[in-house]
Amino acid sequence: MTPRIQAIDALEILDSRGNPTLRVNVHLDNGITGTSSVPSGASTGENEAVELRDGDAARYGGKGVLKALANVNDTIAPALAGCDPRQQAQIDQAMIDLDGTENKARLGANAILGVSQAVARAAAQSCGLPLYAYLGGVGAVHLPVPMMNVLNGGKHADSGMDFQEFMIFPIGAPSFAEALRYGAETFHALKTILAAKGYATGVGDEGGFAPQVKSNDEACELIVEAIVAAGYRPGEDIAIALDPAASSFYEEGQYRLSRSGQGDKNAEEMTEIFKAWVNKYPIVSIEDGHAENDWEGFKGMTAALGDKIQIVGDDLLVTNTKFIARAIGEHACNAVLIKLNQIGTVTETIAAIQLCRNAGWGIVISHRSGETEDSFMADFAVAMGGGQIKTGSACRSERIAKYNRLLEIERELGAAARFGR
Ligand SMILES: O=C(O)[C@@H](CO)OP(=O)(O)O
Ligand SMILES: [Mg+2]
Repeated sequence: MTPRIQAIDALEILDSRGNPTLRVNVHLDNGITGTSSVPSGASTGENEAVELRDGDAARYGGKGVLKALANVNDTIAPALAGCDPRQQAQIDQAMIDLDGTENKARLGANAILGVSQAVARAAAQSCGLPLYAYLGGVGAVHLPVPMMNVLNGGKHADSGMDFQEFMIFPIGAPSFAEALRYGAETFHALKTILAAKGYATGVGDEGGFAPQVKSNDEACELIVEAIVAAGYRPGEDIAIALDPAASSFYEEGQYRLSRSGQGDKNAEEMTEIFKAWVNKYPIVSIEDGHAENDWEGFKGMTAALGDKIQIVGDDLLVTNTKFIARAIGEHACNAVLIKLNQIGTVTETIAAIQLCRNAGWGIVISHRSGETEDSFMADFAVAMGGGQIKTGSACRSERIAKYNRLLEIERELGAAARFGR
């Protein structure tokens, strides 16, 4: 029997930063309910799909999502009633048409994505399949390599680092479970090292430490020290990945490295810093080393380092095929950061991934700095063929929910599971 959407409702919940976000339930006529929640970023790209907030200062300082909630309940729900939830592409297209704007500003990308993900969940359950198998088919057996953000700076923590994310990347691990263990052990080793040096060991938005280090260089040195202390070989067992999130410190045409006191840099000087770092530290991936509109900076970076390391576009590409196609044509990067809520539907996210895969690019599925306990992205990463996943350090439950879900999937796949980039 064909399952049909009977009702859809939304609930205003809190994310990991204590800000409101949406949870959506899609109820089918076969008694199944698919549920999903929407994350929220802090260092958002200016071309991201619009996250609709109420703007009513009396509630959550304007950050409430009751308008988006009403759009789910009053506009999207009646339009999708009676649809077969397995027709994901048609349903996503119907919501895009219903919204009618270029950037989902009318209904809100938060409203649309919540429904899109909950529809996929309901459909998977109707088919009696785990979400990764429903979305990815029989070939969905690759677990992603985790990028674990152990030092938080930039907009994610009041620390001494201009750069937003310093991640450990267990590229030499034989399985996902082992990669997670390598990462967690290094995280604990780093805590011991920080405490011994008199640094604070409280964590930032993504669960990494947020010490008042003196420089961005010191952050890399601390991580190398932690990798060794945990008993691993830097660069072989565990490498380093960075997300400077350079848009967040780009002002008036300059990269302002003010927290670390390194002064202002231009695009070429930033590339020179990264070149020197790649020679000095086991860095294999740099995301948003330049600002979102600095296409020349990205191109220069890719020309200088693209044959050695992964150059990842996040704010530059915003999971949007329009910007990805341009970046492929102009050799502006060689890998993509994928965030479902940057574009707002499951179908458009899959299209973005396919475009990157055809270009031979690396693919990193990413959380947002404001997250929920929903582990949709973990199943999604396996469905999309593994690649890489970044979803925080080895603490904070909203990050661990994703890692723990991947552990479950790896166990479920058993000997059929594959791991590696
Ligand atoms: O820049 C990023 O890659 C993300 C996730 O780590 O941060 P935010 O969600 O704040 O945009
Ligand atoms: Mg980023």
